[in-house]
Amino acid sequence: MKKILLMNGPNLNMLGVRDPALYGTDTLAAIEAEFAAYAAGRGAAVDCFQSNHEGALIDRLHEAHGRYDGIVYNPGAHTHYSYALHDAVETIDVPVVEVHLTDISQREEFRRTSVIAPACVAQVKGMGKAGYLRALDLLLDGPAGDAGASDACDAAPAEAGAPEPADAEGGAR
Ligand SMILES: O=C1C[C@@](O)(C(=O)O)C[C@@H](O)[C@@H]1O
Repeated sequence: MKKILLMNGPNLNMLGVRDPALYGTDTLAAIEAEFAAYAAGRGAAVDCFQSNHEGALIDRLHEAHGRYDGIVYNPGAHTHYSYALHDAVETIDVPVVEVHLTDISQREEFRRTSVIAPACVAQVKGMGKAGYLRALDLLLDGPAGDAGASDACDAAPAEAGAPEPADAEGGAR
């Protein structure tokens, strides 16, 4: 059975409370449960980890080395500045797909850059919570198994996503 780690960074423990119009009404616990159930249906086991602390996230990535088949990771605001997390993702032998609930390319200037994405195999953005499931599909199937994200596992991280967070399935490039 494949082993997948679902990781979420700072402030994502506040999903459900934090700007629901932008991030949705689901709690992180609900998203994790849905993700684990979806993964189980696909024959994969899931561990979940969330932290608001950069060092704890780095430690968890290091611990994942050699122990997981893939990581689905929403780095939250660390996305935009944490070279330490970039380096941790780059260091380990586990493929990481970066996920964002929102379409960071359509938001404030400071959100448009991901310093972590270059170390990831793909980036999924703007699909709301469905983006986590798409990221899992990309890890399990590669791009060929995921219509609509056909270039998502190129050597350079590619992007998959729809403009509206609430639009779970439509509009993926
Ligand atoms: O915390 C978050 C959430 C986020 O990663 C997203 O899922 O859309 C986007 C980030 O810019 C933000 O800081």
